[in-house]
Amino acid sequence: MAAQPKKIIIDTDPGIDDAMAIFLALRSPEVEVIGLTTIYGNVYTTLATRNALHLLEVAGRTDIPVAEGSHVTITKGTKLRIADFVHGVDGLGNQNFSPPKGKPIEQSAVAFLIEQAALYPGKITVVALGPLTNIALAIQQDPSFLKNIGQIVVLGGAFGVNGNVNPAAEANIFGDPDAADIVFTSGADVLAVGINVTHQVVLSDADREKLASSDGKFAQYLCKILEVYFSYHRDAYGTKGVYLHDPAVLLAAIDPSLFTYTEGVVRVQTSGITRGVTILYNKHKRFGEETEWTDKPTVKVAVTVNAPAVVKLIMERLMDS
Ligand SMILES: O=c1[nH]cnc2c1ncn2[C@@H]1O[C@H](CO)[C@@H](O)[C@H]1O
Repeated sequence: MAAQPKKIIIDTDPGIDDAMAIFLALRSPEVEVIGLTTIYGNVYTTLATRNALHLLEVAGRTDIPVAEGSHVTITKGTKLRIADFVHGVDGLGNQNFSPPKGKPIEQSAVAFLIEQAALYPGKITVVALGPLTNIALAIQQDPSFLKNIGQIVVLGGAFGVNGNVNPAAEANIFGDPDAADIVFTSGADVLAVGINVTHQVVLSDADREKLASSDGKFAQYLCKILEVYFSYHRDAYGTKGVYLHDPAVLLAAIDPSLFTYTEGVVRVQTSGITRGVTILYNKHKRFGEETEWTDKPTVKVAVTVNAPAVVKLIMERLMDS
Protein backbone atom coordinates (compact mmCIF):
# COMPACT_ATOMS: atom_id res chain seq x y z
CA MET A 1 0.00 0.00 0.00
CA ALA A 2 1.31 3.45 -0.87
CA ALA A 3 2.44 5.53 2.09
CA GLN A 4 -0.05 8.13 3.29
CA PRO A 5 0.94 11.59 2.04
CA LYS A 6 2.55 13.74 4.68
CA LYS A 7 0.28 16.53 5.91
CA ILE A 8 1.93 19.92 5.51
CA ILE A 9 1.03 23.49 6.40
CA ILE A 10 2.94 26.09 4.41
CA ASP A 11 3.62 29.29 6.34
CA THR A 12 4.25 31.76 3.57
CA ASP A 13 4.72 35.37 2.42
CA PRO A 14 4.04 35.06 -1.32
CA GLY A 15 6.43 36.06 -3.01
CA ILE A 16 7.55 34.68 -6.36
CA ASP A 17 9.56 31.74 -5.03
CA ASP A 18 6.75 31.08 -2.53
CA ALA A 19 4.37 30.75 -5.48
CA MET A 20 6.72 28.17 -6.98
CA ALA A 21 6.86 26.25 -3.70
CA ILE A 22 3.07 26.26 -3.27
CA PHE A 23 2.51 25.01 -6.82
CA LEU A 24 5.25 22.42 -6.38
CA ALA A 25 3.58 21.16 -3.20
CA LEU A 26 0.26 20.87 -5.01
CA ARG A 27 1.96 18.72 -7.68
CA SER A 28 3.74 16.48 -5.17
CA PRO A 29 1.93 13.24 -4.31
CA GLU A 30 4.12 12.76 -1.23
CA VAL A 31 2.41 15.62 0.57
CA GLU A 32 -1.10 16.85 1.28
CA VAL A 33 -1.32 20.62 1.79
CA ILE A 34 -3.85 21.03 4.61
CA GLY A 35 -3.55 24.79 4.85
CA LEU A 36 -1.59 27.94 4.14
CA THR A 37 -0.80 30.38 6.93
CA THR A 38 0.43 33.83 6.01
CA ILE A 39 3.12 36.14 7.26
CA TYR A 40 4.85 39.39 6.31
CA GLY A 41 8.26 39.34 4.64
CA ASN A 42 8.27 39.56 0.89
CA VAL A 43 5.01 41.54 1.28
CA TYR A 44 2.86 42.74 4.21
CA THR A 45 0.66 40.09 5.79
CA THR A 46 -2.59 41.44 4.27
CA LEU A 47 -1.12 41.09 0.79
CA ALA A 48 0.39 37.70 1.65
CA THR A 49 -3.12 36.49 2.49
CA ARG A 50 -4.53 37.92 -0.70
CA ASN A 51 -1.74 36.32 -2.75
CA ALA A 52 -2.14 32.97 -1.02
CA LEU A 53 -5.87 32.98 -1.87
CA HIS A 54 -5.09 34.06 -5.44
CA LEU A 55 -2.53 31.27 -5.96
CA LEU A 56 -4.98 28.64 -4.70
CA GLU A 57 -7.61 30.00 -7.11
CA VAL A 58 -5.12 29.79 -9.99
CA ALA A 59 -4.45 26.20 -8.97
CA GLY A 60 -8.15 25.35 -8.61
CA ARG A 61 -7.57 24.41 -4.97
CA THR A 62 -9.88 26.72 -3.08
CA ASP A 63 -10.65 23.74 -0.84
CA ILE A 64 -7.38 24.52 1.00
CA PRO A 65 -7.90 26.98 3.87
CA VAL A 66 -5.83 30.14 4.26
CA ALA A 67 -5.35 31.46 7.80
CA GLU A 68 -3.99 34.96 8.22
CA GLY A 69 -0.95 35.37 10.40
CA SER A 70 0.66 38.07 12.46
CA HIS A 71 1.03 41.60 11.13
CA VAL A 72 3.81 42.44 13.57
CA THR A 73 6.91 40.76 14.99
CA ILE A 74 6.79 38.79 18.22
CA THR A 75 8.07 41.86 20.07
CA LYS A 76 5.19 43.83 18.45
CA GLY A 77 7.58 45.53 16.07
CA THR A 78 5.90 47.30 13.17
CA LYS A 79 8.95 48.53 11.30
CA LEU A 80 8.87 45.53 9.00
CA ARG A 81 11.36 45.03 6.23
CA ILE A 82 9.37 44.20 3.12
CA ALA A 83 11.20 42.87 0.03
CA ASP A 84 9.06 44.43 -2.71
CA PHE A 85 12.28 45.16 -4.61
CA VAL A 86 12.75 41.39 -4.97
CA HIS A 87 9.18 40.36 -5.84
CA GLY A 88 7.45 43.51 -7.14
CA VAL A 89 5.02 45.74 -5.24
CA ASP A 90 2.27 43.12 -5.51
CA GLY A 91 4.66 40.36 -4.48
CA LEU A 92 3.92 38.50 -7.69
CA GLY A 93 5.98 40.21 -10.36
CA ASN A 94 3.83 43.36 -10.85
CA GLN A 95 1.13 41.56 -12.81
CA ASN A 96 -1.98 43.34 -11.44
CA PHE A 97 -3.92 40.13 -11.02
CA SER A 98 -7.55 40.66 -10.10
CA PRO A 99 -8.34 40.28 -6.41
CA PRO A 100 -9.17 36.78 -5.19
CA LYS A 101 -12.80 35.87 -4.63
CA GLY A 102 -12.12 33.80 -1.55
CA LYS A 103 -11.52 34.88 2.02
CA PRO A 104 -9.24 33.64 4.75
CA ILE A 105 -10.82 31.49 7.44
CA GLU A 106 -11.91 33.19 10.65
CA GLN A 107 -9.24 31.45 12.68
CA SER A 108 -5.84 33.13 12.97
CA ALA A 109 -2.74 31.36 11.64
CA VAL A 110 -1.60 30.69 15.20
CA ALA A 111 -4.94 29.18 16.24
CA PHE A 112 -4.99 27.08 13.04
CA LEU A 113 -1.46 25.78 13.64
CA ILE A 114 -2.28 24.85 17.24
CA GLU A 115 -5.58 23.20 16.29
CA GLN A 116 -4.24 21.16 13.38
CA ALA A 117 -1.23 19.96 15.36
CA ALA A 118 -3.62 18.78 18.09
CA LEU A 119 -5.88 17.06 15.55
CA TYR A 120 -2.98 15.10 14.02
CA PRO A 121 -0.39 14.73 16.76
CA GLY A 122 3.10 14.11 15.43
CA LYS A 123 1.84 14.02 11.86
CA ILE A 124 2.09 17.59 10.60
CA THR A 125 5.09 19.23 9.00
CA VAL A 126 5.13 23.01 8.93
CA VAL A 127 7.13 24.36 6.01
CA ALA A 128 8.07 27.87 7.10
CA LEU A 129 9.01 30.09 4.17
CA GLY A 130 8.93 33.49 5.90
CA PRO A 131 9.81 35.04 9.27
CA LEU A 132 8.99 32.66 12.13
CA THR A 133 6.52 34.84 14.09
CA ASN A 134 3.43 32.62 13.72
CA ILE A 135 5.30 29.50 14.75
CA ALA A 136 6.99 31.13 17.73
CA LEU A 137 3.60 32.49 18.84
CA ALA A 138 2.07 29.00 18.59
CA ILE A 139 4.92 27.69 20.75
CA GLN A 140 4.37 30.45 23.32
CA GLN A 141 0.59 30.34 23.37
CA ASP A 142 0.00 26.63 23.76
CA PRO A 143 2.44 24.19 25.35
CA SER A 144 0.70 21.32 23.52
CA PHE A 145 1.86 22.70 20.15
CA LEU A 146 5.47 21.66 20.75
CA LYS A 147 4.35 18.20 21.79
CA ASN A 148 1.97 17.79 18.85
CA ILE A 149 3.84 19.29 15.93
CA GLY A 150 5.69 16.76 13.78
CA GLN A 151 8.46 18.71 12.08
CA ILE A 152 9.22 22.34 11.30
CA VAL A 153 11.21 22.80 8.11
CA VAL A 154 12.56 26.34 7.97
CA LEU A 155 13.90 28.39 5.11
CA GLY A 156 16.18 30.58 7.10
CA GLY A 157 19.65 31.50 8.15
CA ALA A 158 23.01 31.97 6.51
CA PHE A 159 25.27 29.36 8.09
CA GLY A 160 28.90 30.31 7.67
CA VAL A 161 28.19 32.68 4.77
CA ASN A 162 27.03 36.27 4.25
CA GLY A 163 23.35 37.08 4.56
CA ASN A 164 21.14 38.53 1.84
CA VAL A 165 19.80 41.50 3.81
CA ASN A 166 23.25 42.53 4.95
CA PRO A 167 26.52 40.63 5.43
CA ALA A 168 25.19 39.16 8.70
CA ALA A 169 21.55 38.28 8.19
CA GLU A 170 19.28 36.27 5.94
CA ALA A 171 15.90 37.87 5.19
CA ASN A 172 13.54 35.50 7.02
CA ILE A 173 15.56 35.46 10.23
CA PHE A 174 16.16 39.22 10.01
CA GLY A 175 12.38 39.68 9.73
CA ASP A 176 11.90 38.39 13.28
CA PRO A 177 15.14 37.32 15.00
CA ASP A 178 13.45 36.91 18.40
CA ALA A 179 10.89 34.52 16.94
CA ALA A 180 13.62 32.57 15.16
CA ASP A 181 15.60 32.15 18.37
CA ILE A 182 12.46 30.84 20.12
CA VAL A 183 11.81 28.29 17.38
CA PHE A 184 15.43 27.11 17.14
CA THR A 185 15.75 26.61 20.89
CA SER A 186 12.24 25.22 21.45
CA GLY A 187 13.12 21.53 21.34
CA ALA A 188 10.82 20.93 18.33
CA ASP A 189 12.07 18.74 15.49
CA VAL A 190 13.45 21.61 13.41
CA LEU A 191 15.28 21.37 10.11
CA ALA A 192 16.80 24.64 8.93
CA VAL A 193 17.86 25.17 5.34
CA GLY A 194 19.86 28.37 4.97
CA ILE A 195 20.92 30.39 1.97
CA ASN A 196 24.35 28.75 2.16
CA VAL A 197 22.45 25.79 0.67
CA THR A 198 19.60 27.40 -1.32
CA HIS A 199 22.05 29.60 -3.24
CA GLN A 200 23.23 26.41 -4.91
CA VAL A 201 19.77 25.78 -6.34
CA VAL A 202 19.58 28.02 -9.38
CA LEU A 203 17.00 28.28 -12.13
CA SER A 204 18.92 29.35 -15.22
CA ASP A 205 17.73 31.39 -18.19
CA ALA A 206 17.68 28.17 -20.20
CA ASP A 207 15.50 26.48 -17.57
CA ARG A 208 13.12 29.41 -17.69
CA GLU A 209 12.84 29.10 -21.46
CA LYS A 210 12.08 25.43 -21.02
CA LEU A 211 9.33 26.32 -18.55
CA ALA A 212 7.98 28.88 -21.01
CA SER A 213 7.82 26.37 -23.82
CA SER A 214 5.93 23.81 -21.78
CA ASP A 215 2.17 24.08 -21.66
CA GLY A 216 2.03 23.26 -17.96
CA LYS A 217 -0.43 25.63 -16.28
CA PHE A 218 1.88 26.42 -13.38
CA ALA A 219 4.92 26.77 -15.62
CA GLN A 220 3.06 29.30 -17.78
CA TYR A 221 1.87 31.30 -14.79
CA LEU A 222 5.33 31.34 -13.21
CA CYS A 223 7.03 32.52 -16.39
CA LYS A 224 4.80 35.60 -16.28
CA ILE A 225 5.78 36.53 -12.75
CA LEU A 226 9.47 35.52 -12.91
CA GLU A 227 10.82 38.53 -14.83
CA VAL A 228 10.97 40.79 -11.77
CA TYR A 229 12.79 38.08 -9.80
CA PHE A 230 15.32 37.56 -12.63
CA SER A 231 15.94 41.25 -12.96
CA TYR A 232 16.54 41.58 -9.20
CA HIS A 233 19.12 38.76 -9.34
CA ARG A 234 20.88 40.36 -12.31
CA ASP A 235 21.15 43.66 -10.43
CA ALA A 236 21.97 42.33 -6.97
CA TYR A 237 24.14 39.31 -7.76
CA GLY A 238 25.16 39.78 -11.38
CA THR A 239 23.75 36.34 -12.15
CA LYS A 240 21.59 35.27 -15.05
CA GLY A 241 19.68 32.77 -12.94
CA VAL A 242 17.54 32.99 -9.81
CA TYR A 243 17.77 31.24 -6.47
CA LEU A 244 15.02 28.74 -5.82
CA HIS A 245 14.93 29.17 -2.03
CA ASP A 246 11.34 28.23 -1.26
CA PRO A 247 10.81 25.31 -3.67
CA ALA A 248 14.14 23.80 -2.61
CA VAL A 249 13.04 23.89 1.02
CA LEU A 250 9.69 22.37 0.14
CA LEU A 251 11.61 19.46 -1.38
CA ALA A 252 13.63 19.10 1.84
CA ALA A 253 10.30 18.42 3.54
CA ILE A 254 9.33 15.92 0.84
CA ASP A 255 12.61 14.08 0.30
CA PRO A 256 15.27 14.76 2.94
CA SER A 257 17.73 12.50 1.07
CA LEU A 258 18.28 15.30 -1.47
CA PHE A 259 20.26 17.14 1.24
CA THR A 260 22.91 16.33 3.83
CA TYR A 261 22.72 17.64 7.36
CA THR A 262 24.58 18.41 10.51
CA GLU A 263 23.06 18.82 13.95
CA GLY A 264 23.77 21.37 16.65
CA VAL A 265 22.44 24.24 18.72
CA VAL A 266 21.50 27.34 16.71
CA ARG A 267 21.19 30.73 18.38
CA VAL A 268 20.12 33.96 16.73
CA GLN A 269 21.54 37.37 17.52
CA THR A 270 18.61 39.67 18.28
CA SER A 271 20.30 43.07 18.46
CA GLY A 272 23.22 45.12 17.28
CA ILE A 273 24.97 45.15 13.94
CA THR A 274 24.73 41.38 13.58
CA ARG A 275 20.99 41.26 14.38
CA GLY A 276 19.60 38.17 12.64
CA VAL A 277 22.86 36.27 12.36
CA THR A 278 22.49 32.50 12.90
CA ILE A 279 25.30 30.75 14.75
CA LEU A 280 25.44 26.96 14.83
CA TYR A 281 27.49 25.33 17.59
CA ASN A 282 28.82 22.16 16.00
CA LYS A 283 30.00 20.60 19.28
CA HIS A 284 33.53 20.04 17.98
CA LYS A 285 34.86 21.83 21.02
CA ARG A 286 33.80 21.32 24.61
CA PHE A 287 33.87 24.84 26.05
CA GLY A 288 35.10 25.19 29.62
CA GLU A 289 32.53 27.81 30.48
CA GLU A 290 28.80 27.94 30.08
CA THR A 291 27.75 29.64 26.86
CA GLU A 292 24.41 30.78 25.47
CA TRP A 293 24.45 27.50 23.51
CA THR A 294 24.95 25.25 26.56
CA ASP A 295 22.16 22.77 27.32
CA LYS A 296 19.91 24.04 24.54
CA PRO A 297 18.06 21.59 22.27
CA THR A 298 19.67 20.89 18.89
CA VAL A 299 18.25 21.32 15.41
CA LYS A 300 19.21 19.86 12.06
CA VAL A 301 20.88 22.20 9.61
CA ALA A 302 21.30 21.43 5.91
CA VAL A 303 24.91 21.34 4.70
CA THR A 304 24.82 20.22 1.07
CA VAL A 305 22.18 19.72 -1.61
CA ASN A 306 21.95 17.60 -4.71
CA ALA A 307 21.21 20.73 -6.73
CA PRO A 308 20.82 19.15 -10.20
CA ALA A 309 18.28 16.65 -8.84
CA VAL A 310 16.38 19.37 -6.99
CA VAL A 311 16.16 21.68 -10.01
CA LYS A 312 15.13 18.76 -12.23
CA LEU A 313 12.34 17.72 -9.89
CA ILE A 314 11.03 21.28 -9.52
CA MET A 315 11.03 21.75 -13.31
CA GLU A 316 9.38 18.41 -14.03
CA ARG A 317 6.60 18.93 -11.57
CA LEU A 318 5.85 22.50 -12.63
CA MET A 319 5.81 21.56 -16.31
CA ASP A 320 3.54 18.60 -15.68
CA SER A 321 0.64 20.68 -14.41
O1 LIG B 1 17.89 40.55 -0.94
C1 LIG B 1 16.89 40.08 -0.42
N1 LIG B 1 16.24 40.73 0.55
C2 LIG B 1 15.13 40.25 1.12
N2 LIG B 1 14.58 39.08 0.79
C3 LIG B 1 15.19 38.37 -0.15
C4 LIG B 1 16.33 38.80 -0.79
N3 LIG B 1 16.70 37.88 -1.67
C5 LIG B 1 15.80 36.89 -1.56
N4 LIG B 1 14.88 37.19 -0.66
C6 LIG B 1 13.72 36.39 -0.22
O2 LIG B 1 14.02 35.96 1.09
C7 LIG B 1 14.01 34.53 1.17
C8 LIG B 1 15.41 33.97 1.28
O3 LIG B 1 16.17 34.67 2.16
C9 LIG B 1 13.31 34.07 -0.07
O4 LIG B 1 11.94 33.87 0.22
C10 LIG B 1 13.53 35.17 -1.06
O5 LIG B 1 12.43 35.35 -1.91
